Amino acid sequence: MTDNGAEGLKGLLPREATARLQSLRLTEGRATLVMDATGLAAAERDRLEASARQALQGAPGVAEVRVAMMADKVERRIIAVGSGKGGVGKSTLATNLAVALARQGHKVGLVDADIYGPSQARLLGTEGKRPVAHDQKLVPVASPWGVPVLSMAHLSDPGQAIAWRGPMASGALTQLLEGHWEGAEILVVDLPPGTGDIQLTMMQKFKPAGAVIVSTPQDLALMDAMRAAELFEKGGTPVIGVVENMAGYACPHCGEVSEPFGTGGAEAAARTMGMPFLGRIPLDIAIRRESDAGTPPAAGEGPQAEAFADLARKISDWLGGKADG
Ligand SMILES: Nc1ncnc2c1ncn2[C@@H]1O[C@H](COP(=O)(O)OP(=O)(O)OP(=O)(O)O)[C@@H](O)[C@H]1O
Repeated sequence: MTDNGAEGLKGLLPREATARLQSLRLTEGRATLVMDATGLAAAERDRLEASARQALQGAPGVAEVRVAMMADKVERRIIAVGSGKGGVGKSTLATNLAVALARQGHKVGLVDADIYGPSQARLLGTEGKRPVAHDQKLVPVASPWGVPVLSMAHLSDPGQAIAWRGPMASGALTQLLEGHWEGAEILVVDLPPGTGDIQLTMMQKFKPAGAVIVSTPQDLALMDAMRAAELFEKGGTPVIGVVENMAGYACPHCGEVSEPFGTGGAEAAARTMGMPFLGRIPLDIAIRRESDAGTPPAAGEGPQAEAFADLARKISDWLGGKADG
């Protein structure tokens, strides 16, 4: 994509700019960059443009830098919810974030990209429903919470193990993401845990606006979470911040709060990596019970719903209010 004179300049660009670089040319002292800004909020786009400009300004042979930021016409933003390891509550968080955003007036859809262990059909109370196809694209399944959803769980039999190789799983992900999402301004994507093929396809092909990283407070989970955050940044997906799930346990009998895994770890780890800390969701039996029953706590009242609402407000602010349309 680059001509010879520009090849050396490419190495000067920050990683997040290289990940979105479409072309870079150097002609008569003028460096012209074209970058893919699909899905980025205005502030992120400006930041990326400035960092690329700054990297090339004053470089040997460069008298002038021109940067063009191109974006797809569709103003649908993808929020990827990821985690370094399994079982930290990533799916629970994705469901409740989507429901809380919808409650705040956003048009939200949910894609369960956890192809091998889909759980969104259960979490949104849509088990047993089958999506229809229209124009060879899947039509999302309506849920009682105002959040349509597509999950492999809607396409396979309950409990059936899915053992696909990477490319097939990436193909399935593409089908879910390229469904009829016309009505959705925000697509929350529940990723599988870790840093594999699905995450890479997601970043390269669908260019999420940002990623939310979920971690529990244990040191090991945090280390994995930081690795996941690094992968997103390298792939050109800005990390919106880190959520600490299962933080502090409130005894349902006496109300005393204990901290089985310590306290403040995720916040400190996020700060070390220069990432925002988005808040804590307590370890709460009501969250598990309601989630298992397909009634997301974010759709109810009380402190659990408020914790998810607070997170949704932060995500909405981060998107720059643009999702309000
Ligand atoms: N804050 C919480 N309080 C109580 N239980 C929770 C909380 N968050 C998640 N859980 C429970 O923990 C279990 C694992 O949660 P979940 O399936 O969301 O994790 P995950 O990270 O998506 O896992 P997977 O690796 O399977 O994708 C579920 O039974 C869920 O109900």
